[in-house]
Amino acid sequence: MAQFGDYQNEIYFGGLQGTTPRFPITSADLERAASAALPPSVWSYVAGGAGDEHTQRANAAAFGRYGIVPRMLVGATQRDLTVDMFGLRLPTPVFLAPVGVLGICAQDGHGDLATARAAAQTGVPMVASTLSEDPLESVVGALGETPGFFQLYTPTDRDLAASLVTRAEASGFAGIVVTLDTWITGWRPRDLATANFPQLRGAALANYLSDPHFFAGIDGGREAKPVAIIQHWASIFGNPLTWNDLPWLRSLTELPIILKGIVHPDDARRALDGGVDGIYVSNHGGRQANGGIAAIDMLSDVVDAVAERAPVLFDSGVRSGTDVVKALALGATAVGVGRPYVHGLALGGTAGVTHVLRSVLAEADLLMAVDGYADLATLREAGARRVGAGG
Ligand SMILES: Cc1cc2nc3c(=O)[nH]c(=O)nc-3n(C[C@H](O)[C@H](O)[C@H](O)COP(=O)(O)O)c2cc1C
Ligand SMILES: O=C(O)C(=O)c1ccccc1
Repeated sequence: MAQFGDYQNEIYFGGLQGTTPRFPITSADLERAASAALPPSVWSYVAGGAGDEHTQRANAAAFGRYGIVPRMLVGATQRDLTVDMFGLRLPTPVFLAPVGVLGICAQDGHGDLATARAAAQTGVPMVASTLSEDPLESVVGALGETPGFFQLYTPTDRDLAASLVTRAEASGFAGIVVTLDTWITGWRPRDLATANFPQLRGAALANYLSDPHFFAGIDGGREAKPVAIIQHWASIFGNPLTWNDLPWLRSLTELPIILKGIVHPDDARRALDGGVDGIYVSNHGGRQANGGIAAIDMLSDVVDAVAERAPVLFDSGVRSGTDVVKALALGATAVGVGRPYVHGLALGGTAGVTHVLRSVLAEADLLMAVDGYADLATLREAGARRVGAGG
């Protein structure tokens, strides 16, 4: 059986033969190279967060407070990293977190398709953002056999919201991820300094522009001027959903519904009582609230509150395969990679994203081998030790 750790040998032997594309290996090196490759205003959008970015830094630094305790003489020669969730058998516990406006991070403008192709090559599921430059139907098409989830930014126009969900279901997405923490955007100094809000240039509106319900709300319909179209988008973008809206959301689809942005254990419990199928712990990578708490520090509490009733997805601050293993040990069912794959996309399109995913998976797999954990159940049983240092 092929193991994810085999990527290590591919890199070494490719190096001997001069065939391996030379992408940076560590997340810090990838980040540095991507910052040089992207135009400054695009970089500020990708790299920036809310306020002084304390929470963004805390997300990553907090992983340093957890450790995996190695076990010896186990012979974990074959690792099983498969995950079952929502009736799917997934080859990896890693997924691509939703990232909007990916188009501006790719040379040909089709960053969403490039990312979907990397998902198809690696089997790593993709959560596709509402804010894409390619319509959701073409994104799910590029995924091939690899499962995709559609991330919904719920517009205030309910017909449009319903239409997006119906289209996602009809086109073959396996679930709907409803993002709760971004009905309004946080205070983002880097974007403010460049007066940069990329989607206001229309780079992320393909799902809207391909939807008749969107044009129904605009004077002049499809003939309206671009600025009127963008203003209309801005006026309907964010819906401050409340608990009272859960039955409505539930009524829109038969697909699993996963709520993204849950951090408080009581919210997780209440969401499950309200009929959702999955909990996605995230603080949006510190881009929304600079409130201070690292997402990983809340994961165990949410996992305890969920008490095996549903899968718990996690993102925010994951920079390596080691971080993935720690989040899994703390009880996550699957772990989302965010900014690092955007860096790969900026550096090399599909090949760059594939490299980042294979590197993260290889490191996770090799850590499990070295530390003597042959599967995720054993890892989860062992847990992660809180070590006090870091972040
Ligand atoms: C450039 C960028 C755009 C994002 N766009 C979306 C989005 O459209 N929808 C969403 O739910 N989350 C979005 N996120 C948040 C990610 O899904 C994820 O929560 C975050 O990137 C995790 O933090 P990390 O990348 O620092 O690990 C975005 C993140 C970045 C960096
Ligand atoms: O930048 C983001 O994180 C994001 O999710 C978003 C939200 C609104 C508009 C554009 C991007």
